[in-house]
Amino acid sequence: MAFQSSLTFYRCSATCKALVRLNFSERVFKFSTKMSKPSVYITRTVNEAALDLLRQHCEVTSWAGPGPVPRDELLRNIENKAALFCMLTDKIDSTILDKAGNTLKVIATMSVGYDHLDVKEIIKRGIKMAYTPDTLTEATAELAVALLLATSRRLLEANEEARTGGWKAWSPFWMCGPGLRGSTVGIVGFGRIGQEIARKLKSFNPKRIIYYNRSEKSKAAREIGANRVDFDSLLAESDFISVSAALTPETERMFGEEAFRKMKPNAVFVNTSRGGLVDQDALFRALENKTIWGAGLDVMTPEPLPLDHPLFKLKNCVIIPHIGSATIETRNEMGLLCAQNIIAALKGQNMPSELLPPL
Ligand SMILES: O=C(O)[C@H](O)CO
Repeated sequence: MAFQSSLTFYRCSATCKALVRLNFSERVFKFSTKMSKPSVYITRTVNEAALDLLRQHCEVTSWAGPGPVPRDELLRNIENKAALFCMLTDKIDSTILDKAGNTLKVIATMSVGYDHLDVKEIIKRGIKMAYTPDTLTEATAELAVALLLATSRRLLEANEEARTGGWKAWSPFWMCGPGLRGSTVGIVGFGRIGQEIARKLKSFNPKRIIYYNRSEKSKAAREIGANRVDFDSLLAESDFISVSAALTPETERMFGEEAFRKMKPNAVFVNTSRGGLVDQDALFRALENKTIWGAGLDVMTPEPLPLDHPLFKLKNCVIIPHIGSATIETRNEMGLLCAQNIIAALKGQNMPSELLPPL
């Protein structure tokens, strides 16, 4: 909670982007003229391929775990580093940046989400940023579909019944849930991941796919056969709502009491983006009072969700531990891309996936 509330959001202006480029040009590491390699700190144990690549160009030190790097450990290790390879569990704010000083040239996060980075402070200091979009689109969309089905078809509840003797005999209306065929699917956040979720869900033959997004995505929408609607219409008309929008000041807690009240009583709500988009107390009440049918959450606030959290008590809430991108191939690609971004930045080259926050 404390982490979430202290997030800093920033919208980068064109002037600002120009500033980053300008500041950064003074920071490019001179590989050729320095004797020693630039140093990189990695906040977790990552894949060998990423490590090998980094070691060819840099001095690498890393946190070996268990779990995320403790804040004091990160503060101790960030000093004099040229690059930081971090995760979504690492809050990179002005305290860390102050400690890093002006040796730090690039921060590469092994994630597509970047709400853990204080982008305003990072840009102000002329430090480059990189992230790992695209690599995780398929895996995250796949997981969103799996979570939607696990929720609507009650897979976890059914498995529990089978294991604990609740399964007495096949019964005509036991363990039933809503099906996708003929339904209306609503996607909130129609970027790369949202579009891929829509593509995958299309194969289940919904009647309609609608989306809510800041901007029109006409090309993808046409190809998928999806229609853009306003937020209230999406809430009122969808049988399934899948959330894949980034956490920003505009989207924070967009799913509150009012939003859940506008949904259909049979609505299945699935969130694979960030927990901060949802008012969890309101979601709890909506699920307990059957204002909506069920929810599947891959992300929540805080993470991990405390074991005594009321959402864990509900049968109509499926909770999984932020595993959207967790396929072996995807995580390996994400690690490698982080390493490639860092090396490119330190050489003063274009990074394969530079993070330039939208206007
Ligand atoms: O932001 C990301 O990359 C995802 O949440 C990780 O699965």
